[in-house]
Amino acid sequence: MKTTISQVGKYTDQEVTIGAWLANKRSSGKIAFLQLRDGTGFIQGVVVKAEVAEEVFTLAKNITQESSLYVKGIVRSDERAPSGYELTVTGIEVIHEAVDYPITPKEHGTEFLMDHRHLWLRSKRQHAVMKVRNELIRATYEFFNENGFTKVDPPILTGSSAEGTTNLFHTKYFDEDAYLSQSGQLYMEAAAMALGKVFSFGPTFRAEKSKTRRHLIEFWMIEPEMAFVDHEENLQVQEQYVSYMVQSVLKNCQLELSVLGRDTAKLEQVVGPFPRISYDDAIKFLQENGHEIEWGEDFGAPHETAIAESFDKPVFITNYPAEIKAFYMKPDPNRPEVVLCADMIAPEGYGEIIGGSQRIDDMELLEERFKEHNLSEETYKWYLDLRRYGSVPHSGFGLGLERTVAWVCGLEHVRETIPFPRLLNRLYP
Ligand SMILES: NC(=O)C[C@H]([NH3+])C(=O)NS(=O)(=O)OC[C@H]1O[C@@H](n2cnc3c(N)ncnc32)[C@H](O)[C@@H]1O
Ligand SMILES: [Mg+2]
Repeated sequence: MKTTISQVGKYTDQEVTIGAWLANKRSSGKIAFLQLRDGTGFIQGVVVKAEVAEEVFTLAKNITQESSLYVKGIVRSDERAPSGYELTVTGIEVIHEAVDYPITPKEHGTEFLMDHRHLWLRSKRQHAVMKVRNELIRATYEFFNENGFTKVDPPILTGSSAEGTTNLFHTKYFDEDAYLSQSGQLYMEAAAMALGKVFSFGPTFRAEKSKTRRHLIEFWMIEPEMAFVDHEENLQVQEQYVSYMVQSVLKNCQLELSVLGRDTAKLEQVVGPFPRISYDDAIKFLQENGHEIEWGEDFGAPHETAIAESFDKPVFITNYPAEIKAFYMKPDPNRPEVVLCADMIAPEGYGEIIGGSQRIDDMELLEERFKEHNLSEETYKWYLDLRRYGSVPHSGFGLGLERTVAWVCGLEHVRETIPFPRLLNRLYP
C-alpha cells in the first residue's frame, strides 16, 4: 500500500511503501535508525539487521543524507514518537543518491543557510514554520469567507503609491513609469464600494533600506476594506481576526509549535478584546519610563516593545498625529490634529503587525491632502471618484503575514517566515 507519512496511522500493523528523503540517521552494528521525511511529516524507520535481507541493512548503513528513497515497512504505533508512529523497515530502494549534501546536522551560520535557503527549507524547523504560515493563511480565508467578505485581487503593477513615494520600486510599463505595489489599499477601497466587505492577500514591495529583524523588501499582506464601517468597528474586526488565526494555529499546529519550542501559554492569551492605548497616553507612558520622545514623533521598535510589555496580548495604539501618518487617514472630527487610525502591536517584542485606519470620505478634504502631499490629481482621479460618486464612511487595515508568523512561531527574524526572503542585499536564491 503506497501512502504518505501523515497518513500512516490508517495502516497500523500493515506493510506500506512511502517515498521519502533521508533527513538523518544513526546506526550501530545491529540496528539503524533512519529519520525519514516526505514533505507531509517526519517518521523514524528502524532497520534491524537480523530481520532484513543483508543488502537492505547494507543500504541502510550507507545511504547518504537527503538521498531519495522508496521505503517499505510495517507501521507500528509508538507513543514516544512525535508523530505517534514508527516504521519497522522491510525494504529500501534508492531513487537518487545525494552526495555531500551541504547542510549537515551540525550548526551552520545564518549567511550559509540563507545562501542555501532552497535546501534549508527541507529542515524540520523550516517545515514547521511553513506549516504554521499555511495555517495562518487557511484561517484567514476561513475567517473572511465566514464573515461575508469577498476576495479581491488588487494589481501588482500600479501607477500610484499609497504609503509615500520614498520606498517605491520603479519599473517601466512599456513607455510609462510604474511601481510595484506597496499596498493594495486604494484599489481595495474601490472594491469595497462595489462589494461592501473585501479582502486581499498578496505580495507587496517596499524599497526600504532597513536592515532589521522585522523588515522584508517583499512581504505578503492581508488587506481587508469595509464600507459603512468606522474606526472602532474596524478595531473589532481586527481583534476578532487575529484571535481567530492564533486560536486556529493552537488547534491545528501543536506538533509544529512543539518542534519550534514555542511557549503556547502566551498564545492562549490571544483572545479579544485587545487593550487600546491612545498615542497621547503612549507618549506619556514612555516619557515616564525614561524614553526620550516628544509628542509628534513616531515610535521606533524599542518604544513599541516597551509599550507592549505592559500587556499579555496585542495592543492597539490609536489616534496618531496626522503629521506622521498617511494622506488618506480621516482626522478625528473633535481633534483634527490626530487621525482615526491604529497600529496593532504584538506582545513579546514583535512590534507592529497591523496598520489600519478610517479613510477620508470627504472630497474637498482629500483634495486638500493631495495638495499638502504633492500628489497628482490626474494620477489619483479614479481614487477621487470614490468620493465623487456615493462616498461612504469606510475603514480597513493591512496585516503583515511574515511579522505575524514570526510572532506566532516565536522566531527571532522574519527571514525564516517566508520561503525565499528578499532582504537588503539579498536577491539569491
Ligand atoms: N490596507 C491598509 O490599511 C494597509 C496600509 N495601506 C499599509 O500599508 N499600512 S502599513 O504601511 O503600516 O503596513 C501594514 C503592515 O504591513 C507590514 N509591513 C509593512 N512594511 C513591512 C516590511 N518592510 N516588512 C515586513 N512587513 C511589513 C506590517 O505588519 C504593517 O503593520
Ligand atoms: Mg505601519
